[in-house]
Amino acid sequence: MAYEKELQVGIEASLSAAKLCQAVRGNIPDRIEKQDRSPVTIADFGSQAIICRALAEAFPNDPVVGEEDATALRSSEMSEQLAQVTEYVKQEIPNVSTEDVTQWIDHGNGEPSQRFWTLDPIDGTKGFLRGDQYAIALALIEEGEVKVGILACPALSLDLAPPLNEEGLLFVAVRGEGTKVRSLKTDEFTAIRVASPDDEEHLRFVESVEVAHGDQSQQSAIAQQAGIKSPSLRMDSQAKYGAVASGAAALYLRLPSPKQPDYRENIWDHAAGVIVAEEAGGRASDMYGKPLDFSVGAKLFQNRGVVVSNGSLHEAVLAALNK
Ligand SMILES: Nc1ncnc2c1ncn2[C@@H]1O[C@H](COP(=O)(O)OS(=O)(=O)O)[C@@H](OP(=O)(O)O)[C@H]1O
Ligand SMILES: [Mg+2]
Repeated sequence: MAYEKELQVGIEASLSAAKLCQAVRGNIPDRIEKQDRSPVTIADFGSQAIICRALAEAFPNDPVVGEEDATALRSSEMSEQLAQVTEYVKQEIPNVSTEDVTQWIDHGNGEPSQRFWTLDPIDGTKGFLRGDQYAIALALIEEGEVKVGILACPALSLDLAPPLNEEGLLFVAVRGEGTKVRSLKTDEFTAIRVASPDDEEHLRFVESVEVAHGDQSQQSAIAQQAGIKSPSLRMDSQAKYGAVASGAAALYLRLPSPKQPDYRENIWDHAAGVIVAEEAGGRASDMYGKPLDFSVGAKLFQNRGVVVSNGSLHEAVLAALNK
């Protein structure tokens, strides 16, 4: 098995971050607004601190390109939030100081390089705040290719045998070695595959809950043209990739919103999910059929929109988009 140490460290840190998120979520925190007006919570900061600390210890030479930075947390107006983040991190790592926490968070402000990690400490923060889906998404990228993906979805369950039908799943994929899933509560993994072409029951598509993150009317039209008759399943975060990888849905569409036609996707919003779907037999591309290019920085500058499918549906979707 390749990337054994990366997997072990990444899984352990993601499980610990998931515990922190679940603890914070029992007591829904304040929404803090970032400069771009998107929300962040103390759980986003805590999750990034825990995962970056583990990566810094195990792989000191690997940069981490993460979503959050600690600049705002260090300001005097946010001292109360910093104290709260530190208290939650202490439940996972005893004896930490506020300085440790801000330093670990800032370890996640690295630059993409030949080998690096990308981290979304809470993907779908809006879903997290609403009490819906969210994910902790960690991926290792080498030479522009995603090699390892670890995707924790603490609020997701699948229509599979117990315990996978209970809330809290962890998807793991290594390039060339398939995708597997386990419950957050037990450590037994099960291999998963995308929906087969003749699986009528799961011939449906997933899309974002947030209308600003895609073009929902175009997404419905394209899905219909590709032969999907049922309405979409709306789901926050990269949990959507888990749905496609496990065969719960056959397609994930994310077409640029007409309000932000030039939006470029962040690598941390897709890297872990893409390998989870691909290694389960699926296919991911942009809306023109171009593979997602993780070699050009912190955003997918060379791509527009995202299409993820069970593979067999892909050409029909691209043909509909091409029209
Ligand atoms: N305009 C636009 N278009 C596409 N994507 C955008 C846009 N604006 C924001 N974002 C990113 O969307 C991430 C949330 O993913 P989802 O849309 O799948 O989930 S959700 O329905 O919004 O909860 C969200 O990630 P998080 O900030 O980690 O939640 C953003 O990075
Ligand atoms: Mg995100």
